[in-house]
Amino acid sequence: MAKPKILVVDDESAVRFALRDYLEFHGFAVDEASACAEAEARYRKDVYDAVTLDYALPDGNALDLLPRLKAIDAGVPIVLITAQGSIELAVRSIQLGAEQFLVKPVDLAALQVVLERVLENQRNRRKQVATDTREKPLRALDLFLGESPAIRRLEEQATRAASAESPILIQGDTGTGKSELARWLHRHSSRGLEPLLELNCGGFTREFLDTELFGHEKGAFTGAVAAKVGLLEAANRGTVFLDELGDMDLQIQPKLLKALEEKRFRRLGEVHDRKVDFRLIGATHRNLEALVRERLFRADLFYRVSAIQITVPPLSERAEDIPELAQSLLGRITEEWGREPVKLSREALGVLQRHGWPGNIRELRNVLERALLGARTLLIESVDLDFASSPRAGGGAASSRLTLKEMERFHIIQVLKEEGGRVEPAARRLDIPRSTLYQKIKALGL
Ligand SMILES: Nc1ncnc2c1ncn2[C@@H]1O[C@H](COP(=O)(O)OP(=O)(O)OP(=O)(O)O)[C@@H](O)[C@H]1O
Repeated sequence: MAKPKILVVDDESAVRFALRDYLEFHGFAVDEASACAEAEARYRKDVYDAVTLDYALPDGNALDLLPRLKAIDAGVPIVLITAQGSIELAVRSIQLGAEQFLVKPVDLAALQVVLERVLENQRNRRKQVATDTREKPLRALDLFLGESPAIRRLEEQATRAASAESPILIQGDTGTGKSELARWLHRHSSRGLEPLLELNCGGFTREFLDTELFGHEKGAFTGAVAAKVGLLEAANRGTVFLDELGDMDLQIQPKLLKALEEKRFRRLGEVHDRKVDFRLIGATHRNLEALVRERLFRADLFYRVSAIQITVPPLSERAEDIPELAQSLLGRITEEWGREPVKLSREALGVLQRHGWPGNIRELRNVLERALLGARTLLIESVDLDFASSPRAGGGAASSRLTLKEMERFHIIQVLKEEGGRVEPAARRLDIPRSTLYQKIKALGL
């Protein structure tokens, strides 16, 4: 993981040297500034994890500088260091947004503890935002089960991609596990302990996508009663996963490109740029190159987001993996449902292996769930497998055993299937807003 970067602001070169020497030895990266103007210029240009700020500076004092730094980026913790240990000064600096207040001469070990703590708090805050916007907790799946050449190739590509820093574009048919792979890549990257923020770009209005990604200032538009932190900002030092990237509105695309190229962006209604450091993982089941040709996706953004390309193979290209995958999926489902472990008969495994799986792993999971609902013993036979699109939710014996949540899940699957996977008409039929349906799709792991 990258070292936490600290900006040390102090007019005395001996103090800056001592702080730099100590902090670098203890695993931090350090930049220095000797005055307010220099500190502000550096702070605008670079991404810092924390700042230590001496009170008296040649061109002003910390109480002048603090609000200016906070206006550029309010999320970076600032530790005030001063010879003038008055209570009023401490209170004022905290009111202005300082995280901590230390009195000179600074005990370097104490400063290290303070910095580690503020960095930890900051990380937790970002994770909190990440959890708030994410519907379900991350869970570890073995994404590379099986011995087929296709899955071995995928594991190899993914392992290489995880350790790089460039943006990743994941392509593949619907239901192949692109979103799960994006989470795996984040967890196995140097940013794995930082937040992962996910957003599905499909079906949202331009305005919604804009504020979700970039945030907005209070009063930026009617209804913006409070400022909002966007996904990019909340994911600072972590990863942003944009699903259905091919559906991103053309007018939002240049803003994303700027954030990727210059590592800066602006909240809606804001006059200054904010710095940000994130890794982008995009996924799409559409052919992005074809979208570029049709001028529905910007070529410059395409080249930027596709520095590393991974294509997840469809199940039909790895039929030999299906028995192991099906048994493992069934194990997960029984665990999630609190059921006893169930096995698939040899014959049933053969039937699964011969099926075409246009809906890939998602479809396999649905078939297994339906089989489990109908199963009367702890062995699923081929007759229990139902490849028809309709879940048994129409008042039969199976449906009366469903919980309300399971009923909801099956009804949503049913309507989505009947609408060919298109969220908008499905939401209309279900009589719920499109965004609610997206949330439910995510929450139910569909
Ligand atoms: N290797 C795997 N093992 C078990 N379950 C998996 C695996 N890969 C994907 N799944 C499950 O299959 C379903 C679809 O996966 P996911 O959402 O990642 O696919 P996707 O390719 O992103 O789909 P879409 O293109 O429709 O967005 C999810 O329920 C997911 O948990």
